[in-house]
Amino acid sequence: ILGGSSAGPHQRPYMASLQVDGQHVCGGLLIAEQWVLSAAHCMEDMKGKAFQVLLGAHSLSQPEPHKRLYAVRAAVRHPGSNTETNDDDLLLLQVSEKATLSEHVKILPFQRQDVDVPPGTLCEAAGWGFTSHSGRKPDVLQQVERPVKSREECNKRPYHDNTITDKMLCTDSRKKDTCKGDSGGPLICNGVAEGVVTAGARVCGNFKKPGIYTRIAAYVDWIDGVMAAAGE
Ligand SMILES: CC(C)CC(=O)Nc1cccc(-c2cccc(CN)c2)c1
Repeated sequence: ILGGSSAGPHQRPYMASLQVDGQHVCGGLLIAEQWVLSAAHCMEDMKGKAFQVLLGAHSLSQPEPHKRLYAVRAAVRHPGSNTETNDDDLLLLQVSEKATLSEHVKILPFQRQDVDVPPGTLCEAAGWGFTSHSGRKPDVLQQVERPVKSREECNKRPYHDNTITDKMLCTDSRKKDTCKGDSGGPLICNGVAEGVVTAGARVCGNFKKPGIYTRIAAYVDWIDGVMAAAGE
């Protein structure tokens, strides 16, 4: 997160950190007791290694009573996701057992009505991604408020030039923005998860490349279907 601030401890108890060899790779959000929603691109960094899901964390390094690392029982990428585009950039992770919910670990409701968030709406992104262009990594969860940019505007040059589909949304990226390591985290508008961070143009804080998010409401049937089909 560029240009943001530290979240209050456990102020965002739905936040997940996807980790490989104990290192934060991507964000995620807890959408059911045993399921975390993230971004398909995050799997690219895994290089086939096993990864784990950290819940209940504020600091990545400090011991905290409610922090718990879960193994991943199943990782389901959206069938439309690929390395070339930001399309269908969603990943569902079934953790090894139902998360113990508490004041520090909570499910975040997501938008089920497939209606665009009005341009100008102030939303919040959160994550443990880079806080500077030089790649500084934060220890505690960061957050930033960003206004939604209309798809019409976002699809113009010099912005994203007609690559933003109706299953994506944009936020202004001038100075304050998501960045590497924030992929997979939530965009929250009025207390409801509306988007999942995608890497987009893989640049940060440049007004010419607004932040791109996958619109969760456009994938409700897929999300419900995967969770329903999976066993225990
Ligand atoms: C396999 C992937 C994890 C690699 C990756 O994501 N790289 C990368 C590099 C630079 C910026 C970003 C990035 C992320 C989230 C939001 C944004 C843009 N606001 C950029 C992402």
